Amino acid sequence: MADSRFNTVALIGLGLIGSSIARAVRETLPETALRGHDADPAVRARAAEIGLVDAVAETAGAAVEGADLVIFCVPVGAMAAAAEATAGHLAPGAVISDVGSSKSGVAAALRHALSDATIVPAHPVAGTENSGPDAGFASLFRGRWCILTPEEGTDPGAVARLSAFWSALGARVEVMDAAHHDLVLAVTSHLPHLIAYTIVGTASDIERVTEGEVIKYSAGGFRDFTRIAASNPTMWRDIFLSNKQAVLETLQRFSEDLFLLQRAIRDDDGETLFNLFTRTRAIRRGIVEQGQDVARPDFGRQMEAGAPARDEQKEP
Ligand SMILES: NC(=O)c1ccc[n+]([C@@H]2O[C@H](COP(=O)([O-])OP(=O)(O)OC[C@H]3O[C@@H](n4cnc5c(N)ncnc54)[C@H](O)[C@@H]3O)[C@@H](O)[C@H]2O)c1
Ligand SMILES: O=C(O)C(=O)C[C@]1(C(=O)O)C=C[C@@H](O)C=C1
Repeated sequence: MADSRFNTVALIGLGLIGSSIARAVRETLPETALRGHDADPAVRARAAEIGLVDAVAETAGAAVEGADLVIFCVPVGAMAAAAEATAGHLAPGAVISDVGSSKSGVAAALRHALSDATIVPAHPVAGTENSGPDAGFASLFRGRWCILTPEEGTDPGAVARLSAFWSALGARVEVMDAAHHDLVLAVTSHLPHLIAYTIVGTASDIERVTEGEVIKYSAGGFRDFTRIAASNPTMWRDIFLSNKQAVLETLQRFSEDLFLLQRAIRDDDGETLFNLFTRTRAIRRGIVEQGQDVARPDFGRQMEAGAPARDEQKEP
């Protein structure tokens, strides 16, 4: 059987995710040639300085020439412009992909810009609150899901090749419909970020609690919210606008549940509170038992430093 590995990978966008892919490719697929481009000249200069890829191109068009895999690693609101900049430069048969956190809108933007291309949208469900080429690390995708959302009729060979690529980077690959992806991620990722942004904003707005106290007493649960609320503003603005429908549906349901809790507290309904908290505790323990508690920001670096593997880490 012919070797289906990609020879040359072009990364458009060299921030957290683009630079993590570059580092992971260097580590796990060292024979793969890497090209890169970023719209920001400072990022291009930094990428060249640290040798992130073999060649940093001045334009997206130049970066993709001859590449058999092109991955757009830009904010979802910039996917259309980034893809348009590569039109007319793609190698015949190249597989086109992306890493956007929402999929329906991004898939449509890629298809509109590159109507004849073989497109396999993807979302590695792994990240941190940090941005830029220095924030990436090779182990980011290890043990994490990467969801592929090819439209019906996509060449199965292209889907299989991209799936093998992400598996080589350590990810667990799942294929699903883009609309389903957007609904699932609205619940598991987008709503939690919205809640974190809200709670940190509310806390700093409450006049009786000074900002100093917010910082001083944020060692507990609030600290986890502040980490999430430090996530990239451009990236998250784009995600909420692009996954509007699913986020609004999820938010409606969440608001109703929040009102029920508000009423339970007002009515001294301890049973309702206790039952919910018992159910959610079991959910958390199930996640830990499945070995999926890898969302800690330092997890990748711990792995690199030879810290205990995930299964050996105990729930505190
Ligand atoms: N950060 C995460 O946790 C995470 C996780 C999974 C997926 N994603 C998705 O990955 C993508 C990139 O996110 P990131 O965290 O790497 O962001 P980042 O800000 O670290 O990097 C994005 C880079 O894209 C560049 N860029 C913007 N517009 C461009 C254009 N038109 N052409 C070329 N370069 C352009 C920026 O200059 C920047 O360097 C987003 O779509 C995001 O939704 C992010
Ligand atoms: O751990 C974090 O910092 C993240 O928020 C990562 C996270 C997530 O919600 O799980 C954020 C957005 C991406 O699309 C994928 C991963």
